[in-house]
Amino acid sequence: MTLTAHPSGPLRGIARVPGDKSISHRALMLGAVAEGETIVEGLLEADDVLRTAAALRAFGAEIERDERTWRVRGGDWAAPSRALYMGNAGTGARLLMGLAAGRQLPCTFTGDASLRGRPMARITDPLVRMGAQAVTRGGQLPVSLAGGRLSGITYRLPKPSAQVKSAVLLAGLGAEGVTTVEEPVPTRDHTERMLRAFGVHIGIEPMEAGLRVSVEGGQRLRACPVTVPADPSSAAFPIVAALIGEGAEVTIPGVMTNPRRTGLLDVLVSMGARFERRNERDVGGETVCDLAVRSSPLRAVHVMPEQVPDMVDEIPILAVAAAFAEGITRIEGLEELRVKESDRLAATLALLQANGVPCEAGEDWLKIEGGTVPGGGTVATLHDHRIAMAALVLGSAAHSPVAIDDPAPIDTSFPSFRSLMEGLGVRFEG
Ligand SMILES: O=C(O)C1=C[C@@H](OP(=O)(O)O)[C@@H](O)[C@H](O)C1
Ligand SMILES: C=C(OP(=O)(O)O)C(=O)O
Repeated sequence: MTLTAHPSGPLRGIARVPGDKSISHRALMLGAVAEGETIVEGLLEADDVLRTAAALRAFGAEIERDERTWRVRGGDWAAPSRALYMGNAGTGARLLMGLAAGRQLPCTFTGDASLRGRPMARITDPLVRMGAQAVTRGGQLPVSLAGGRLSGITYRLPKPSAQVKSAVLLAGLGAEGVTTVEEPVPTRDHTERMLRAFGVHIGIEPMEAGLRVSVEGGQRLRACPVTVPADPSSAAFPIVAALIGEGAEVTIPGVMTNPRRTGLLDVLVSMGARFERRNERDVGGETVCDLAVRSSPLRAVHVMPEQVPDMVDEIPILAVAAAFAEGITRIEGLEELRVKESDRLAATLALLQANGVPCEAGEDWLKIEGGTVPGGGTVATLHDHRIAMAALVLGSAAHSPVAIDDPAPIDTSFPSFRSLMEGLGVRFEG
């Protein structure tokens, strides 16, 4: 079943973007090991997060949805009776491996074809160094953990990854002694912020370059209400659609502005994007604002590797913005894109090429010549929600409509994408 986006506009209105995926996974996981009841408001009800909820229930956590909120209680954790199917969710699988290892419960993780192709040794290697026993299929899922007592280690991240940092810290909660993660390039810090909100003492010190994060094992978590702010990675789609369309005026209320997540906004500003950040405030330990976006003539940009971690999931949609910008954009340091839901570097290149955008890629870089965008292509989504949505945004402003071969992956992170974009004025068919 295909879905096509037609050239549309002008986009107008208020885009209510759903809750942040990273924070939603973490709220369920910490709630599931805390004492008391954690009430979560604004949880992202998308496939990835629902897989995490199901996996936590399989460990014995009680998780229920009522009219407005989700309620999480720890219950008695026990080894699940079946393999845990994590669907498409890298964050869910990897963080839960850390949490489960720290609780010494034997369990097996698996997932869909995309997740089964992604690297998991980056998680099992440090867990094994802590004392866990892990069996993988050549460093990929299925992964079985056999339980076993853990001891704290100091682990220097070989490459920037909030998932690896978080898995090691969550395992560290159940380890003997102190677990330290050194990250030469800072990555999203939602785990650290939320652990503090749940009453855990976390040490964070600057290193010569980057940060050293430590947690002492054996600390108890106390339930804490969580309000999930709007996901900046999802907001990126209506933001770019507004920028590249004509005559657009779109407001996105309550979007999270954690600096480890706003790399795309900073780059778009340097490309000439016109934003207004209104009503900046604090929501549940994270900063948010109402972001007003207007159509803007964009110019090309050069993105350096150290800028990528703060916008790692936004590269496909940045590439779409670059296709409409004046001049040649170069984005470097994209090695990690090769191991996301798809090979996102190859998929982004194919998306642009199918729609007549001159571009080129190397092992870890992408070059895009911006200008008029013909469109008219059909894009293979390859189980990748971000490729699917980026292609449709390109179609909303290209000369001819753009189709995707399969809209189902969009439910991974943003099930309301189509209705939200239609509400702004984008025309879809399919
Ligand atoms: O910690 C998280 O919630 C995430 C970290 C990032 O992955 P890496 O840690 O692999 O960079 C990101 O791509 C993913 O969507 C969510
Ligand atoms: C990479 C992503 O997610 P995950 O790693 O959780 O599958 C993403 O949402 O773009």
